[in-house]
Amino acid sequence: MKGSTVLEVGADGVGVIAIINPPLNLLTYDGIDDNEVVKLTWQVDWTGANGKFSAGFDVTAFGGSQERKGAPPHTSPDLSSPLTWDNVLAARKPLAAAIDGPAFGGGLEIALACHARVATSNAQLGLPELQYGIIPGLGGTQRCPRLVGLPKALEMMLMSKRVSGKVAQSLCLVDAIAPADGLLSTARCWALDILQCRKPWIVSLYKTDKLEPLAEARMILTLARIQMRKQAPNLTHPLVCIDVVEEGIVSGPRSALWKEAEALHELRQSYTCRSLVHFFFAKNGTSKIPGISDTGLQPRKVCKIAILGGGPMGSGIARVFILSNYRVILKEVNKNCLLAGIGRIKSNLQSHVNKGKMTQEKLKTSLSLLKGVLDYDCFTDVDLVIESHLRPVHVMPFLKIVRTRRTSLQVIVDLLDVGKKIKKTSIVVGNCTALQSAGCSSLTQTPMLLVEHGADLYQIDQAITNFGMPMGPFRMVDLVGFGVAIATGIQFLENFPDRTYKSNLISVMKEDKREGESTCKGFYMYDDKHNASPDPDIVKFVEKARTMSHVMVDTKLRNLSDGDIVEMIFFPVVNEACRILAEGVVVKASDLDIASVMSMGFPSYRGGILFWANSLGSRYICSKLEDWSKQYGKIFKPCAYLTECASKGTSLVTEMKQTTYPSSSSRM
Ligand SMILES: CCCCCCCCCCCCC[C@H](O)CC(=O)SCCNC(=O)CCNC(=O)[C@H](O)C(C)(C)COP(=O)(O)OP(=O)(O)OC[C@H]1O[C@@H](n2cnc3c(N)ncnc32)[C@H](O)[C@@H]1OP(=O)(O)O
Repeated sequence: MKGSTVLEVGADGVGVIAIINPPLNLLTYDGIDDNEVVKLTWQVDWTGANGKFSAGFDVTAFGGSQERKGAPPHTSPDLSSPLTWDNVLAARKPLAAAIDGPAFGGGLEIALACHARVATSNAQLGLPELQYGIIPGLGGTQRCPRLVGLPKALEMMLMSKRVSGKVAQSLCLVDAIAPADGLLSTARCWALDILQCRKPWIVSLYKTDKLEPLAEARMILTLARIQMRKQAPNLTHPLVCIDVVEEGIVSGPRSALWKEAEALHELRQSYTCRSLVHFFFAKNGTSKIPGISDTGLQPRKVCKIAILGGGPMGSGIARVFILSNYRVILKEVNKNCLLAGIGRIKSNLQSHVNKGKMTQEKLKTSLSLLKGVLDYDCFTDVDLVIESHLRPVHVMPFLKIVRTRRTSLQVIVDLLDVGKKIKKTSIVVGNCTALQSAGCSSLTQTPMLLVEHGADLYQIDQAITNFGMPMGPFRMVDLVGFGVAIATGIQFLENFPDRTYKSNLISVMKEDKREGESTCKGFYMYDDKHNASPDPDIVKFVEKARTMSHVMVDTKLRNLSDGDIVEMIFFPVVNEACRILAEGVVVKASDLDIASVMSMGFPSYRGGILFWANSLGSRYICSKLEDWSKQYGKIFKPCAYLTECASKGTSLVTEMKQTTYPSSSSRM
């Protein structure tokens, strides 16, 4: 939908420009006519319609992503646009921004370019561009540091940190706070006061008082580069952002505006940008389920939750719900377990208060919602019962709603609403052997096979970590513990015997009383601070397992490149994802991208497992799997769906002809 701006001039002579593009007043290249602003001869207020300033640019304009339905085709930006915009702002008329609701990205940059900003205390302000593989492109890299200082500006841009209107005022990002019903009048008066010299006429682009001296600024920027290289070694755009900020400090803001525009123009066409924009829409799209979310069914009110089990998992779930203002009944089998569970919740919340992440008042309110019980008497009026199990999933940002043929649509709508309220990204999946264990199993089986055939265990972990995973497969097995790895492997072997590699490595290591990190010995050795280091004794376990598996060393696997390792480890995961997609276990391919990122840790800047696979092509992946299946067994055998895509040269993410929602597949 094309955005627009409407100009209304009041009796006080103040023109108000409202950005209108519901629901979020997104900016589009053709939605705002610079000339409209230029021709203004009065002092002006910028605001957003329906209480939302602007959530920033429509990100479909970046990354060459599929145009969203209704979004106008975009043309490549004129690199001088931000400069034109700066000339507009230099025109002799005071501009005051009236900010309510979201002011993100380009939306906030428009406000930063104004001569003053008035916001409501609950407004949300941020420069999240780096989440899309780009950098602020309307002067934010220059104006933000000059308003709030370098450290805070870098934190807002590099960490995509959002701030409330109230916090923004404390940072001098906004000049005043006003209630929503007095926001526009406050901004109008401010514009008039500037015109009549009762308030300073501040051009943020040329402010210098908040900028640190050059030597100190350089030190701050150097530390920021070190942090970004450590935190995101595979990403260049954070470093580009720092370079553009530095250009403004060293060569002046006008010169840096050019550099910012050129950098944005390059970055917005990068694979990283395309992947992150895909991830953004995939994440937003998980709750759009044909036959469920389009039925008009409204979620029922869920107020009271009962949780069976107050162990680390159950108490974690209870904490998530009381923090989201649900009443929670926590049931345990005896008083000691119950007191331990409630104690865990209290100490965790207290630690948040001690770190300043929560007020004492919020802690008190949250705990008042928790009731511990030893029987089922209070269960008669609960709206939702949750049975907690072993694995620590409450900390994950991801909620898997597993439906069966007997699950009503209403229940799914209810759970999707609960998931949104507890700030989880929910995907609805068919009833199958745990989606995650399918991925995790293929992620651990192949490494075991490669090591037993001669590959270096620690090179595999390093290559997978360098690819962007939080850790390598062997380090992950140590973390979750051999017990979980064995249980997942047995589940996979029972369900899919024809494509399971039965390694002896873990069982051989268990004989040596190794269980992973919990026993300070697994595939790695661990010191008392849980720091991992390679264990030279591993070789003897590998040789023993190799003998038991009757496996010969394949010299080719001793000389694998990191790229070979990534392909041999992840192509079987892609294969598994294709099976899950073909069996209708998920509604759409992008749900698997979300699952891979949020439950396996696959790097979001690669778009997710299938988005990444698609960039390599089905033919390439299928041919590699075929070769490996001839050498190392059926674990690599490409599934029918992948083979079909390869034979036709079609995309792996062609939306399957789904039933209206995931089937409960044969993967019971
Ligand atoms: C005035 C002079 C102009 C000169 C023009 C010259 C141009 C020169 C080039 C400069 C380019 C500037 C580049 C700029 O610096 C870059 C940006 O602005 S990047 C975008 C930054 N914004 C964001 O990151 C906001 C992301 N959105 C959110 O965080 C949330 O949507 C929200 C704002 C908190 C609201 O949350 P909710 O109320 O829950 O709503 P939803 O999240 O469900 O969203 C509803 C609907 O909108 C879609 N959507 C949201 N944000 C965007 C977006 N930025 N782009 C595209 N689409 C967006 C979302 O997907 C939902 O869609 P639906 O699922 O309903 O189809």
